[in-house]
Order: sequence, then C-alpha cells, then structure tokens
Amino acid sequence: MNTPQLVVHRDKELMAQAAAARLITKIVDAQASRGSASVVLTGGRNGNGLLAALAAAPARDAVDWGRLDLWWGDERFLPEGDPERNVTQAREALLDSVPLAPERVHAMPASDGPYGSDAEAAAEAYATELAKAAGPEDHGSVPAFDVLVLGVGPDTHVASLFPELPAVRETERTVVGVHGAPKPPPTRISLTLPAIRSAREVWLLAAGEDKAEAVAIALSGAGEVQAPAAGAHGRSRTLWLLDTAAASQLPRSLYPPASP
Ligand SMILES: O=C(O)[C@H](O)[C@@H](O)[C@H](O)[C@H](O)COP(=O)(O)O
Repeated sequence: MNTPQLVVHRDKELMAQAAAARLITKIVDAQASRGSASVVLTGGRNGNGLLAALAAAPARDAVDWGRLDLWWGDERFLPEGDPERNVTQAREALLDSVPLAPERVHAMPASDGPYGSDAEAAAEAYATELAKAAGPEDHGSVPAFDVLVLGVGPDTHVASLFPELPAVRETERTVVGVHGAPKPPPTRISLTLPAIRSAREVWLLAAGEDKAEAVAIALSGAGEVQAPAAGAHGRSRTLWLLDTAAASQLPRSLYPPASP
C-alpha cells in the first residue's frame, strides 16, 4: 500500500482550483498515452467545487471531452433530475457545459428508473456496467480508473461508505445499496472499498475546520471500518488535497514539507 501524499493549500477555493488544474493534466496525459481517460466523480461541496473550478479553468478544453469516461463513486438514490442527486449537481457544475460523449457518462440509476426503488438491483446493474467496461488488463471487474475523486465527511466517510455500516465491510461486490445513511438521503448507491482501491489514483478532497478531526483520524492509522477514508487507497497513488483548516489537526510529522 502506498503512503498517502498530502498537499495543503491556503483555502478551499485555491484547493479546488489547484485540484482542477491537476485533474486536467492527468486527463490530458492519459488521453495522450492511451487515447482516453476514466475519472470517478463524487458529490458534496468539495466534489462539486472541483467540477466548478474545472468548468472555469483556462486550460479546460485541453481535455478531449469526447474521450473521457465519467463514473460516480456514489449516488443519492432519488428520482431522475432530483436536485439532490450527485449527477444533477455535476451537470450544473460542469457536465452541461462541455462536449462529453453521452454514452461515456455513466450515471448511477435513479430511484424511478428501470430498477424502481430497489437499490440493490440498481447497484447490481451498475456493477455489471463497470464489469462490461473492464478490460483484460484491469484489476477485477471494474475498469482501471485514472483518478477516483472522493470527498471526506466529518465522520471520515467517503462515497457512501459510512463508519461501521455494512457497506464499508463489503469485500467482494464492487457496488452496493446503502440504507440508513447518517447523511441524508438515507438510501444511496456506493462503490465499495475494493472498487475504490482498483483505481490507479485516489484523490481525497477535504476543506474546512469541520474536516480537521476526520483528516487527522484517517491519516493516523485508524481502521477502515471505523474510518472509511483510511481505507481509500489508489493502486499507484493516494493523494490528500487539503486546505490549511482541514490540515490543522494533523501531527507536524504528517504535515507535508512544502506547505506554509
Ligand atoms: O453524496 C455525497 O454527499 C458525497 O458523495 C459524499 O461522500 C461527500 O463527498 C462527503 O459527504 C463530503 O461532502 P462535503 O464535501 O460537502 O463535505
């Protein structure tokens, strides 16, 4: 398991802008070397902040949007078009303003879609879609995501994997239904830790004082069932993108040298 790398930025706006610049470069490099790129998005303020920064980035259209696959790490299990759905917010922040290939935008099913209110069936369908997209060289039954982006909750949850709930304990399936989530809405769909860990790079975004304790817990050796963010590692890189407020409770030994 690779050691998490930390980058701390002055504030959440700069963190989002720097993360957006970093993501553009990552996508451009992947497209230059493999002809396409694959990114997993997340919801929440920091996840959407990154997308908004991407939409406003001067180098935005260095990305060949038609050769980018977008997946989601989790979704609130609500009707299509519900303003609380992560994909709805992603469309508003970025997706509706760039020329993506519609068939390469892999939204998770809505609660009024083909699987109705059955979150487990919807999760299974998404797992099947991931498996179909996986190549022979990929790890298990999900494609080799170039970057999988996660926000971090104040309770250390990532995606919709909440401390001590069944989903964070899943070791076989790649996508599961989540019920009773402490962060509304209660019913969700989420990638599991094994699916998250199949990504080449996992980037965790955390900004604000309210994340400082979660960041310190997750980076100080806590177990992944008690602190799901602690189990979010990429195969070749695990990158924590923080602002100074979210890094404020880190032991100095963990604080990256380049930060103020
Ligand atoms: O559905 C969601 O809400 C997200 O996928 C969730 O995992 C989010 O990323 C974290 O809760 C952090 O959210 P904030 O960035 O808003 O603190």
